[in-house]
Amino acid sequence: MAETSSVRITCTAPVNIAIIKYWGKRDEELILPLNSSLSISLHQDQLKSTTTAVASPAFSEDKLWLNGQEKSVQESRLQALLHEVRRRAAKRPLEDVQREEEVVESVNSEHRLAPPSWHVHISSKNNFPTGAGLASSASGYACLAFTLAQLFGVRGELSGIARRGSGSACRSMYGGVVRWTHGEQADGADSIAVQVIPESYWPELRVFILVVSDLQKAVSSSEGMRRSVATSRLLQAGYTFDAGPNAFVLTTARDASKLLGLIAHFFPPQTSNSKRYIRGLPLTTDPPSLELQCALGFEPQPNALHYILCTRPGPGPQCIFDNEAHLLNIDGLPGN
Ligand SMILES: Nc1ncnc2c1ncn2[C@@H]1O[C@H](COP(=O)(O)OP(=O)(O)OP(=O)(O)O)[C@@H](O)[C@H]1O
Ligand SMILES: C[C@@](O)(CCOP(=O)(O)OP(=O)(O)O)CC(=O)O
Repeated sequence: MAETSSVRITCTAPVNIAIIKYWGKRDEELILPLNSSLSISLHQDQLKSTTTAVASPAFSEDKLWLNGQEKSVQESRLQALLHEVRRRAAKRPLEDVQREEEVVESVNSEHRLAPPSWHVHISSKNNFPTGAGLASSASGYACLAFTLAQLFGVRGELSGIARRGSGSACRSMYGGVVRWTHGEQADGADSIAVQVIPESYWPELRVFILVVSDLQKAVSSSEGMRRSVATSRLLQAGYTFDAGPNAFVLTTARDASKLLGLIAHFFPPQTSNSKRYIRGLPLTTDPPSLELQCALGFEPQPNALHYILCTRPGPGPQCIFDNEAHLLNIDGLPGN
């Protein structure tokens, strides 16, 4: 039914991990931060969100599936993001849209641009636990903003769209090291992310995520920062809090096996199944010398770590031109 005129696109986006954290908002609705923050986008070979969006004049409403389950689209942040992308799409001059459609069509015959008035069906999935302290909201909302921007032909600065879904999502709109600037304007126009260092700058950099728990946190980051803003004097002095039990470590490819061996020695896995304990990039473990074990002077803590995920800095969102990758068929229903 929708086949003749529907438009479909699939994109992916990375998780980012903050080196200088965002903690606290000066505007809850626009999601404007109290402080600027800095992060590294992680490689999508290990962690990513994938989103397919299909727009059609035949659809009577917007719909969303997350990890295969249909969800309400009425959630306020999702609505804010959808509204913002459509608002920007509607502002584009018609000649621009037509000129660009010709270019895009010649690159990929299926990808035309959709008018902002069309309803959209969206399906997204994460290849890692959702809502469990691994920043799925960052990659998820960045992926949504990027995919919808491609679908509706919105160009230029897109991190301000992702920010409406979740603050940290704006940093996942770029690869490498990214700064989200606090900004001064009341409407948030200057509270955007910029790439500071491309992912190619330190090819030898490695990132370990030490996962203590991938269960849902008792207090979400949004609520945690709300409480800090209301009650913490440390926050007024510029302190930013850690939001969960998981830690990350930066190292180099040269030292990775040594460091991994050290961590695995002091935080050994529950079983001897080291394949599940060390995930991501294939790395060997180089156990610490007896001398180093004694010098550090503490006993191994079995089961303290759930698993270690090894990855590296990576690029920003990508369009996927592979028909097998779509999460919705051309009629906008789950399947390929
Ligand atoms: N792929 C996705 N597409 C759209 N929305 C998503 C996606 N993944 C996650 N979300 C949204 O983000 C919410 C989870 O965010 P939440 O902040 O609770 O967890 P997290 O980001 O995984 O962990 P943390 O913020 O502690 O690092 C989901 O309930 C959903 O609303
Ligand atoms: C500890 C953090 O990860 C907090 C991230 O908080 P969110 O971006 O998830 O919060 P909302 O803007 O309310 O959605 C620090 C960081 O990523 O900078």
